Amino acid sequence: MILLISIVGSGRVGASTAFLCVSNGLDDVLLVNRSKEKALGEALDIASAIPAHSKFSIRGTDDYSELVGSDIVVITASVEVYTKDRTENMDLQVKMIKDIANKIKQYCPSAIVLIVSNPLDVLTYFFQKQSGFSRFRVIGIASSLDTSRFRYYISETLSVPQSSISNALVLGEHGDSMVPVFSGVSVGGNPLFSMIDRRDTITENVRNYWKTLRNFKSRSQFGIAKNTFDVIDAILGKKEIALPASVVLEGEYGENDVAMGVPVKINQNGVSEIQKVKLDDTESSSLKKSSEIIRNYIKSIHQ
Ligand SMILES: NC(=O)c1ccc[n+]([C@@H]2O[C@H](COP(=O)([O-])OP(=O)(O)OC[C@H]3O[C@@H](n4cnc5c(N)ncnc54)[C@H](O)[C@@H]3O)[C@@H](O)[C@H]2O)c1
Repeated sequence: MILLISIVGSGRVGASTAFLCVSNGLDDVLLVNRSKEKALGEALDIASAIPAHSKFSIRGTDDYSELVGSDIVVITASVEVYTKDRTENMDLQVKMIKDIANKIKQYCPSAIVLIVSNPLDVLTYFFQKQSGFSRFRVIGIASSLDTSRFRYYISETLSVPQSSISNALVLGEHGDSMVPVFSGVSVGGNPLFSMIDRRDTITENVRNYWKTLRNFKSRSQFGIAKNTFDVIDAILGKKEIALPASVVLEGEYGENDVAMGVPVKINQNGVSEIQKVKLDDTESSSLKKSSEIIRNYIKSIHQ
């Protein structure tokens, strides 16, 4: 059976995600973009990465009705590039996500939806509310990227390979209040806390990773594309994957009416479990602050 992965927004992140899907021989890919030429161009470029053994194809369009039959929809659309903060174009992005939610509800109401666009948690929340989809089928992908960055900085700080690091996790907002969870991390079997004095520098580095990157290139694309691809691959391949992702919460971690990064398991049906991890007092109070920040953004939107 041929499945359909649709990617709404074929800019840097959308095209990079499509490239990974196609070059790894996953199912059919549809790129939907505001400007048709961009979708057609990226699809044509990526088409030459289809492996000879693959039976799948890629195409581009600006017509949302082609979403019909999508099994997964990934949203990487963005009205404008932010420069100072991920919430910069929040009103416009919320308007955009509501519009996209209406179209996905109309054309592929059974799809699992992966939200990648920023501000990530706010858009995950509004997509779920607007579509009325089960909260377990609307998944914001970002905390796993932040976790990759956390692992990177631990590895750089201690000059150890990433393979020696276990249980690194970043929770909360995909933004300035994100919470790297140090208390559970071990390196080579030893607690991270026995190897570092302070968490501040690593925390700041993880939070500011995107700003550091922008000193050298316009914005990130490959890390998020790989993290998104891994989730698509797990869903379509009926494999379970455990990672932190943004989900609308109904009591988990003591939170309601907010979406934020929490540890989840994902399978072919979407989120199968929201996992409870142990946090120390500092981490718990930082996570509470982070959820409050996201909730205030949500409340600030003129609906
Ligand atoms: N979740 C994460 O960790 C993470 C990481 C990197 C980037 N991002 C976010 O991903 C989004 C995409 O980033 P990018 O660098 O690829 O941006 P980009 O500007 O390169 O691409 C965005 C594309 O969306 C298209 N678009 C705009 N409105 C649309 C609509 N209504 N329907 C269809 N297409 C539409 C634009 O034409 C453009 O081609 C941004 O919101 C960015 O902040 C998230």
